Amino acid sequence: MKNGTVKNITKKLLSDNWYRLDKYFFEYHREDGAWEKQEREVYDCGDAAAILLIHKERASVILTQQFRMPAYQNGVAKGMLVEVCAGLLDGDTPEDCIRKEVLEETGYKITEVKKVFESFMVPGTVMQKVHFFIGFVEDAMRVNEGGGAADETENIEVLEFPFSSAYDMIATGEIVDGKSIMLLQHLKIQHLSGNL
Ligand SMILES: Nc1nc2c(ncn2[C@@H]2O[C@H](COP(=O)(O)OP(=O)(O)O[C@H]3O[C@H](CO)[C@@H](O)[C@H](O)[C@@H]3O)[C@@H](O)[C@H]2O)c(=O)[nH]1
Ligand SMILES: [Mg+2]
Repeated sequence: MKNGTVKNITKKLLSDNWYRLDKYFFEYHREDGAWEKQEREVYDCGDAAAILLIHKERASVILTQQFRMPAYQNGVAKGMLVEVCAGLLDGDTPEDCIRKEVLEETGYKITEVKKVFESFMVPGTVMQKVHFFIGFVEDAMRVNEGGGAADETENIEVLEFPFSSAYDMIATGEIVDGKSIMLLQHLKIQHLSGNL
């Protein structure tokens, strides 16, 4: 294992508009003992939570679809991404955040959520750590249409797919969002090993 020690860290603000972008300057302790000057741009958009909503009775998953400008700029037709429900913590605990996001985006009122793992999705550039959950829903828990917070112009569509269709959509490229692929593969492993 390499050492990884750094010293003399300073930063310069590059952008502080919606999120925050800083350029960090530091010295990295190399294996040969020398201190190497390095610079890295780091995007701080806050930590987040994501959840795979599972309708056990119907063997289906509840997903969302919304326009994502970064994906549109990188070749996704119409920029519409199919994703698990997710949102930024905005000062809440990951558990409280994800319950709120589920209600806001999908219209399900959920209380029990199970943390399954945490992940840095873009560790070379983006500070964000994502807390991953699964949760079970039933029809009676649907209290409104969802769609996202009106003041956030989210325009979220709520979708439901059988497990097998959702897995196929990873192979066909219809699901290309990393957090969604991770959670669906988690479900597949749990399902195949009889742990659902
Ligand atoms: N006005 C404005 N709105 C923005 C901007 N950037 C993002 N937003 C909006 O801010 C809202 C944030 O919604 P959340 O539900 O809280 O977050 P999210 O975008 O679904 O998820 C975040 O975390 C996920 C998990 O890692 C990420 O996958 C996702 O990219 C994002 O960072 C969204 O409506 C989004 O469109 C911006 O520059 N300007
Ligand atoms: Mg969201």
